[in-house]
Amino acid sequence: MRNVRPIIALDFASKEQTLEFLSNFDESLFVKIGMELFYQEGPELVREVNKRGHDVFLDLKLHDIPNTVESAMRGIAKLEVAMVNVHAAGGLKMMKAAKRGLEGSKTQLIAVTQLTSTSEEQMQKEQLINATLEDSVVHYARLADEAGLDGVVCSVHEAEAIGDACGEEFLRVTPGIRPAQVSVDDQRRVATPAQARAQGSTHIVVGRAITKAADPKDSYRQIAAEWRGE
Ligand SMILES: O=c1ccn([C@@H]2O[C@H](COP(=O)(O)O)[C@@H](O)[C@H]2O)c(=O)[nH]1
Repeated sequence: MRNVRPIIALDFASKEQTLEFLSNFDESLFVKIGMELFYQEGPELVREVNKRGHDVFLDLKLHDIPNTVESAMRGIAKLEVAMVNVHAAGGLKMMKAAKRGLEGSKTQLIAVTQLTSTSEEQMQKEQLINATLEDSVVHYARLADEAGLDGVVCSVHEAEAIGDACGEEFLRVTPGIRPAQVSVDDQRRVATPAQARAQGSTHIVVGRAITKAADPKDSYRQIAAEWRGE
């Protein structure tokens, strides 16, 4: 099911910057709190953002032995965030353990397949994976599905193939979103909001194109409209 609100990546260094950014908006947002902000401000900021009426995707990309991930997820469950993630490379047992840790909570659990900053050449050389990037991503998506997860993080370019493999209900959360005129930076597998819509993403994640825009609210509005097909 497509979520009409782009997820804004709150990649800020402090609580003050984050709350100042959020004060530009008067509606309820879907935001992502990742490592940069969480390691500075911790769970307290997650509670604060939640309290202000925003939905939170806690992007901590857990990747450890199953027992550690299960215990960490038990703690995360108490934060009542909308979504959290692990790395699919942690394996089937780890993903099942993560799901057990979230038992009793409404938090959706998704798995990172291949980071959108990874190219096929890099994956083959550095991870020694002898497959196409799409095959590797679809393989991880099937594994996440088998573990009972709600979906995956992937690029727009693999979203359709994942829908075919795991079903349309399976979430395809896609970062690497760049409006046509915005620079690609460190991302490799990028796409516009319109391409994401056409290729079956269920959620888009947008950071710098909004947070570093001269007018973040206007940029958010334009990206959201393109994503909704308006
Ligand atoms: O594969 C992945 C997984 C996570 N991310 C995160 O999404 C945002 C993207 O920010 P931009 O500024 O729009 O590039 C960022 O927080 C990443 O940590 C990703 O890009 N790719």
